[in-house]
Amino acid sequence: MIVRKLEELKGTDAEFKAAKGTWTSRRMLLARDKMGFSFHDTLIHAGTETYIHYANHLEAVYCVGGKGELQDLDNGVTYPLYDGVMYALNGHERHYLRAEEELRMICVFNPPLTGREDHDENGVYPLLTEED
Ligand SMILES: CC(=O)NCC[C@H](N)C(=O)O
Repeated sequence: MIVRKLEELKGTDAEFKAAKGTWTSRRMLLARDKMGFSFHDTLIHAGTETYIHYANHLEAVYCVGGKGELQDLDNGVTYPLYDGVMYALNGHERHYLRAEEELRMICVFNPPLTGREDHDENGVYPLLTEED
């Protein structure tokens, strides 16, 4: 069994800040944990906009705090984000995340992230494995 506490991850390499500064992800379970998915507690910082395209991953996201919006660029629909809203990117949809107030998002990735991924200029995470 694995038991981890958010307070223990702070300041370690499991606390990953995006180079663009728009989000900070506390990556609680990673590929090295061999669960088949990774599990993150992510903060999307207030007043930011992030373009994302997970071409190599599936992601489910559950918002548990804050206020913002998700714009799906594939279907043109914008969805409000607040505590209790979940979305699943089951079609590798291109999207924007905008935070009016800091959003707290619980995220699951398949395949699991290794912990070193950041969005490239196209909003994509590379497909890394533990061996990379
Ligand atoms: C919701 C989302 O995709 N945020 C970007 C960061 C991501 N959750 C991560 O932890 O790498």
